Amino acid sequence: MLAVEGIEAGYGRTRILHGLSIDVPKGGLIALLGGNGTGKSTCLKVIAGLLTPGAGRVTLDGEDITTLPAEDRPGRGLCLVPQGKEVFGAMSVEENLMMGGFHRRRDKADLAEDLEGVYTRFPRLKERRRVSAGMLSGGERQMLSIGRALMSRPRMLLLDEPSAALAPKVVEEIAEAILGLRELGLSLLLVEQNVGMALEIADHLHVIRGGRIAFSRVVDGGVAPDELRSFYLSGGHDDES
Ligand SMILES: Nc1ncnc2c1ncn2[C@@H]1O[C@H](COP(=O)(O)OP(=O)(O)OP(=O)(O)O)[C@@H](O)[C@H]1O
Repeated sequence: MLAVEGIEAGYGRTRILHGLSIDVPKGGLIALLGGNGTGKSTCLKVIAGLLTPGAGRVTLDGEDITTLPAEDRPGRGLCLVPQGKEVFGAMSVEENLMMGGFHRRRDKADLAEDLEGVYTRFPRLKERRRVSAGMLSGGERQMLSIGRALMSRPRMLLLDEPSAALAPKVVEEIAEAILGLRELGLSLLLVEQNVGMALEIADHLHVIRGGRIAFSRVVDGGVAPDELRSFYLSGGHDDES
């Protein structure tokens, strides 16, 4: 579905990613883990088209989208779910959701149907549809961020640390919501710091280190938490780049 091959990227003269490659198969839930500042968000920015790589390529269903403008990617079914704190705080919940369907604005009937679909999935957003997004709790904002992405009718979602700054009980709710997306048939790339959550829901995990994938395991019975822990303790934080 999504293939990221040999990406070199960074900011100005600082290179952060050194030949990073990841595959997300159709319907797969792939977790990308790594310590602070290792380049996880940088990788998502490259895939979402917010940062142009110096080398390497990104393909979606075999089509090269490396230089496709960011705003054209949702129309191809590829959508970034930013952290909940990045919702439009001054706009209502419903206005935020409608922004997610902006590129489909000519299909008003379809948009209304999709809005109902998001409300069915997240009843709390329906209750709060007229409230400013800035007034929502952290968990509700994360649901809004996911709901906004769903309005673009994606096939592939990039989730940027959906558990960040949430209480454990709320993390469980978000994990459930992500599993629900999978049941919809979506392909998912999940960037996380929360190893426990990733182990619980992902089918494959990768750890980024030194700007490339340094550790990869199939989760289903194939990864021992101790093995992962010792990888982190041996320098999972980016001290090689
Ligand atoms: N816009 C930017 N300009 C310059 N440097 C940046 C920029 N964004 C990120 N960086 C740097 O790039 C490196 C990787 O950052 P990135 O946000 O990709 O890490 P991360 O793995 O997502 O970390 P975290 O889990 O803490 O969010 C860091 O050293 C960061 O300071």
